[in-house]
Amino acid sequence: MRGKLITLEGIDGSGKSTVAEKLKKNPEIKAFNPIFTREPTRGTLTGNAVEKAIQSDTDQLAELFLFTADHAEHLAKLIKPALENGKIVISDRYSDSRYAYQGITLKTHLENPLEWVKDLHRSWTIVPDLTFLFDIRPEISIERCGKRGEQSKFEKLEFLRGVREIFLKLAADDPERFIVIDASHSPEYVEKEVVKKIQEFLSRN
Ligand SMILES: Nc1ncnc2c1ncn2[C@@H]1O[C@H](COP(=O)(O)OP(=O)(O)OP(=O)(O)O)[C@@H](O)[C@H]1O
Ligand SMILES: Cc1cn([C@H]2C[C@H](O)[C@@H](COP(=O)(O)O)O2)c(=O)[nH]c1=O
Repeated sequence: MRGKLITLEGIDGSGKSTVAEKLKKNPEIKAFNPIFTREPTRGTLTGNAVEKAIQSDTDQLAELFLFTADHAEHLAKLIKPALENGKIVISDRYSDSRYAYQGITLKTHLENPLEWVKDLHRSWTIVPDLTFLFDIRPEISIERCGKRGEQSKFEKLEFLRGVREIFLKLAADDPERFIVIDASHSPEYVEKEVVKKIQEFLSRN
């Protein structure tokens, strides 16, 4: 039986990685023996290229192709084999981040970047079975990222406003797949919500 792909999405600082780490230790989630992964991937040729690109003044179109190449490698080497083996895969960021972030960064290059990036993926990507959108106001995101000490070029208020808007549109357009979580709550509250929804989803499918 094919496995299930669950993804965590949201703007910088929305708490995805914090909850992902909690899920890894959560006994109710460990019982499903899931594989945890992320995009951009880490420690791979494509993931390393992405990491360098986002830390420099890379052309936005080049950056999109690097993120997309990393996605292709992620699918081929981890996601597809895991799903074919019936595994549950939980990814901290995935294609919806590309639609939301590059849907904004490519506004200078393309007329309708969101649709163009979605079309670029349509014929070969794997659509997640369930996606959690960690939704917070960009002001909170910036505040949290500030406390975290690192500042990526994407962590800018107006930019994140646009990214959040696309995430919410993606969720509104696909209510069967998306669960929007109010990520302004405590990490414990968010973890509990996510665990409950994953259990409900896996018991139905
Ligand atoms: N629910 C929360 N309430 C308050 N602070 C939080 C919460 N979740 C995470 N944080 C803090 O906010 C910062 C960002 O959290 P985290 O790295 O989990 O976010 P993220 O969504 O993975 O961000 P990015 O996508 O930029 O990696 C961290 O310093 C973390 O400790
Ligand atoms: C997958 C993906 C990510 N991004 C952006 C989002 C973040 O600002 C950075 C790095 O992600 P991390 O979770 O902080 O490690 O990259 C993007 O622009 N496009 C994508 O496809």
